[in-house]
Amino acid sequence: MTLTASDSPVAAGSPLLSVQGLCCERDGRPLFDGLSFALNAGCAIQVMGANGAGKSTLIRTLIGSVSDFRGEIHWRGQAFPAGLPSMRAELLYIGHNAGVRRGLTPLENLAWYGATEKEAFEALAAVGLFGFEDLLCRQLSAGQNRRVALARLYLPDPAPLWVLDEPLAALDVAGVESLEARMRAHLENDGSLLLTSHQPVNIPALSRIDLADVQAPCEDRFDDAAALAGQVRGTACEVHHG
Ligand SMILES: Nc1ncnc2c1ncn2[C@@H]1O[C@H](COP(=O)(O)OP(=O)(O)OP(=O)(O)O)[C@@H](O)[C@H]1O
Repeated sequence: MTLTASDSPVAAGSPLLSVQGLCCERDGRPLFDGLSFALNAGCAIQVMGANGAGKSTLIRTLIGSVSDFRGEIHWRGQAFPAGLPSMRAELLYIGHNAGVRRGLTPLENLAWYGATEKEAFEALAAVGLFGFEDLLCRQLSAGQNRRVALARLYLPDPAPLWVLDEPLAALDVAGVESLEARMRAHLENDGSLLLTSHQPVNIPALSRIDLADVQAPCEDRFDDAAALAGQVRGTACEVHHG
């Protein structure tokens, strides 16, 4: 489904993040091309695709960690790279490798992100790690380390934009449900969410981008407006630029 500005409840304002005609290559191999979408406050997009399709590359491009791309990325209407610092000031990013320092404890990891001890204890309790606060992370399981990373979502004053690369990976059923509830609450508070996941995510009005829809070579499709149609599926409030 292609959305227009008039479909969007927040169409009057400019989107937080907008992407137009984005193309990324790795080692000369195009991953995706002509990708366009916009993410508004209170909205969520799931990026889908097979292993190696380029989901993490897209995420890392959008947060400014990959700079060799073609196309345009805007944060609050300001084009990259000028818009990057203000975007990062409003960003909470948890990458594929989760950013957990295995030689530190969960408490120390959260302190590194600026949490007070009280805040860290509460966030760790919220992700089911009560009693594990002082163990080294290298002594924790994969799922527990994922929970340490996700505890950042429970610290006070969360950033407006959450970018989460495979946040459900390694979580058990209860952990997935708890995280989904946290993400829904974030959206209800007008936060925004961009995530990758190989599994379904229980978020109402979640829009989806499938990188399988945008895999042609950059040279052939970069300026082809027709290639921009039909990339974003769902009913959330992002605006499609076609
Ligand atoms: N730093 C890099 N240098 C060269 N090639 C890279 C680099 N990072 C990723 N790639 C390649 O880009 C392609 C896309 O990788 P990416 O990690 O974005 O895929 P993905 O869709 O996130 O995959 P997965 O579902 O397996 O996590 C892969 O073929 C990978 O080998």
